Amino acid sequence: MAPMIEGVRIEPRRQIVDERGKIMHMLKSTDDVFQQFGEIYFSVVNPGVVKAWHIHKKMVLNYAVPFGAIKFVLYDDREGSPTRGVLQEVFLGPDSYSLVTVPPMVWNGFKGISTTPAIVANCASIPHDPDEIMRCDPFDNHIGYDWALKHQ
Ligand SMILES: Cc1cn([C@H]2C[C@H](O)[C@@H](COP(=O)(O)OP(=O)(O)O[C@H]3O[C@H](C)C(=O)[C@H](O)[C@H]3O)O2)c(=O)[nH]c1=O
Repeated sequence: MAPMIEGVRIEPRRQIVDERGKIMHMLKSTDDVFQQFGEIYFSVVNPGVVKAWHIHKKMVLNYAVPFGAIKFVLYDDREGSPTRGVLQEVFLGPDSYSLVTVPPMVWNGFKGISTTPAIVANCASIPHDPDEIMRCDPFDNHIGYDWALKHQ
């Protein structure tokens, strides 16, 4: 099994399909992972684009990808964390439809891997605040992750 970063939760979510379309569940106030409501926003990522790296000092992220597909990558550099140094890759989209909950202070970012733009929904625990986000360059940083497609 792929390594899991302490505090990160990945939970499959239901899709209820009928001939008219479908319902895609995301987050309920009664879910275990729910903490509090801050804001919902949608980040659209174009094919092949990397949106990384960032860390939230306070916000808990709740991500789901209802359209398109992404590779979501997380890196734990938290002092004292039992999974410090672990890197985790998660593929998200309607074909592997899940809610991913990310605690504060975990580096994360994503790459659009579908042929259409992908929509990343974030039901965040606090409203967007640029002062609680730290960023670093996707390709030049201490994490050393290679975002390139590998034809294995
Ligand atoms: C989220 C947000 C962004 N912005 C501005 C700040 C930048 O000038 C521009 C793009 O924001 P950013 O570079 O942060 O976008 P993404 O890389 O798509 O990341 C955003 O969406 C992913 C999913 C995250 O979880 C991030 O926390 C969130 O910042 O919109 C605002 O003015 N208000 C907002 O609520």
